[in-house]
Amino acid sequence: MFSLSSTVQPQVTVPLSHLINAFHSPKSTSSSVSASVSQNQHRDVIPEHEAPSNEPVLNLRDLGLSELKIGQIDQLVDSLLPGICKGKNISSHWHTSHVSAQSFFENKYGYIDVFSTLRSSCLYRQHSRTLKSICSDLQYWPVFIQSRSFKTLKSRTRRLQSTSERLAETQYIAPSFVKGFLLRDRGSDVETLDKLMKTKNIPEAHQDAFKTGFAEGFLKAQALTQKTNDSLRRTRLILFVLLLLGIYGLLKNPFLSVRFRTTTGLDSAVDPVQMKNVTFEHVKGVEEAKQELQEVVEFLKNPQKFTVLGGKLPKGILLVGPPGTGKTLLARAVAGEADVPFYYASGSEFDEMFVGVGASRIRNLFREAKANAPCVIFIDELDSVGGKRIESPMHPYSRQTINQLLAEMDGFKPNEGVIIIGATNFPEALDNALIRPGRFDMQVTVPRPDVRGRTEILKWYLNKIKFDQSVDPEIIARGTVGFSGAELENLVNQAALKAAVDGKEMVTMKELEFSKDKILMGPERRSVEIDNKNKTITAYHESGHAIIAYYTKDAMPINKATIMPRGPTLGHVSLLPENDRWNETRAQLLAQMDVSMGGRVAEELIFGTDHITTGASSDFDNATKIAKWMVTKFGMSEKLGVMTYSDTGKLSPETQSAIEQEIRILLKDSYERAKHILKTHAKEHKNLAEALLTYETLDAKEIQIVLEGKKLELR
Ligand SMILES: Nc1ncnc2c1ncn2[C@@H]1O[C@H](COP(=O)(O)OP(=O)(O)OP(=O)(O)O)[C@@H](O)[C@H]1O
Ligand SMILES: [Zn+2]
Repeated sequence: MFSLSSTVQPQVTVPLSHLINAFHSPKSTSSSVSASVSQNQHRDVIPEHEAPSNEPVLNLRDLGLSELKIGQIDQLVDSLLPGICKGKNISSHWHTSHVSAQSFFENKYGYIDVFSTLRSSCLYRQHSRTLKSICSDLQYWPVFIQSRSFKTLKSRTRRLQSTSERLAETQYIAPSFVKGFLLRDRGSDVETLDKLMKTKNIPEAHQDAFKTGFAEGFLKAQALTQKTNDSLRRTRLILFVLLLLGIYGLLKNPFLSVRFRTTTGLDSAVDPVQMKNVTFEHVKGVEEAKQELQEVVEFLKNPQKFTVLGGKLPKGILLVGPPGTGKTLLARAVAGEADVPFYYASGSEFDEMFVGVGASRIRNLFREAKANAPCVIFIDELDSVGGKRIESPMHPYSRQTINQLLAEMDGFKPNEGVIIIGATNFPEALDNALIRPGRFDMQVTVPRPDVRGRTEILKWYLNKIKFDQSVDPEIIARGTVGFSGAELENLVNQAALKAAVDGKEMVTMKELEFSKDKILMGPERRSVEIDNKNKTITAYHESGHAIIAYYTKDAMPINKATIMPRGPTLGHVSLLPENDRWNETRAQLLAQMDVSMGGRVAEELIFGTDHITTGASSDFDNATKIAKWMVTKFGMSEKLGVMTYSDTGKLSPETQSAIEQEIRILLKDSYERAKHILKTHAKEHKNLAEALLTYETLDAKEIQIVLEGKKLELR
């Protein structure tokens, strides 16, 4: 039993048992089969069978097929009635008509008239009644064998061909396979088949049919093998494509590709990046550095212009500055402004434990860059590859790497269009050979931004978030002396996070101040339970500092006072210089000392000498440091004159004691001045301390309100 594929319509199934029964007992089979379909039949066909009541019963032995197994019978039946297929119900029947010749029928309808084939076989002639009855039953079912070629001759070969074509069409077998089968020399096959028939004692009359069945069984097996091979080939192809995609993805993923490179060591980070989106606009507060680099941009844009004039540009530019000041950003901006490829490499990448790996990476990097000139090579952390050649067991091959770098830098002409930008935090750590002319011979300093630079950087990053109009970037800039660009970026980001956590829609000054303090002094310690007594002491101590600052002419303006513990402190008062102070006057230094003294003076005045605390130690450190510098560095002591005393340990004991005495006098005077101010403003001091106990934190305006004796609005 088999089924035709869906290309053959409609699909019908004849259970094999019916056919076997038909061979065994045509009578019962024919009646049962016809019964199952008779209701649907249009009787416009001429039933060809007669009641087989007195027919001799035919079985497999009679057919000479007694030795065939069930499977073989299946095949035989299949071959005889190849159009019969599986189906759920019989939806229509075959409208037959008398046909003049089978070949005519086939040509006209495109499929074989199985019954004519059967009728014309010798088997039919011998057992005409039995087969007649099968045929008459079967002819009500549509049994099609697809066969589209033109035929005029009916022969075994033809039949084989038509069958093979059927298989080719219905099971999508490659026609080439069928052709191969047909063209094959079948002599030996036929011989074996003849031998087989002899051994099986198959009567001559049945041999024709038997052979056909045999051949078709063979074809079917072949088709199956072909199908399996096809699907195997398809699976292999899919796997191969997947493998290729996997490898491609592996190489494209930057993280994986970096790992890949690192582990193979064959290839350095030689993928250039186009930096169109980074320009000098993105780097704020380093105007001088930008101006110096402008000419490098011009050179990269138009190298010929420089060559014509005979001008020589440095091959290497060294960006020197503290971490986070925007050295990498500047180098990217150079490439972006000139619109040339940017090759990034970090010095530590070249620092390898294995011989030659670092050197080969440098070689690769330069080879790639030269091929893509004009371009920029940026080597971050240059000191880790070009540091002084310390022979250390940790960096056994650093020498080789430096030498390779030197050789590469010497190896290309100045106007070749490759600019190497190195960055370092420690220029003094670099190998002298690297910074001589012809290598990194131009140094550009990238300092920490000044107050104007900080304001610009803050504005730049504030514009990327939602902030309230009341935010004044300048105030934050003034309170962030020494912050780098990266730290300011972080400050704005932290403020945005804080606002989000607090459920605010915009970043206000409060969040910016909060994140500034967090960066400067560590996170708030809200969880710390401070008893009222200590809180009160802290409030008076901090108010003491604030009062001195407020009433001393040369002191910096107050920014804020708080008794919120943060990091190691219990509270603090922050002052804001109007500008970055490049120079400080004697009066300003004395004022700073007085403000420092304010804390302890307040404790003493309010709680008595016995209750002073350890809280003033850092204030004294600060005041002592200023006094010492005034005496030993700034020539601000009348007694010791305009002279510096660098190594006080090596000085004569007299000088040492004279210095000590001067410092002590300065500190004592400062303490007394502070005491005077606090005594004079005892009322304001008390008010401010109480306001701090109520509100914990007061900003400059609020402090002013309290000190003017006005009432603070409840927040
Ligand atoms: N002047 C600046 N203007 C704008 N953004 C800046 C500036 N300086 C630093 N930043 C920000 O900080 C980030 C880090 O800066 P960058 O990596 O360029 O510093 P660097 O000097 O190369 O630091 P390092 O020495 O640690 O490599 C930058 O990507 C940028 O977002
Ligand atoms: Zn203090």
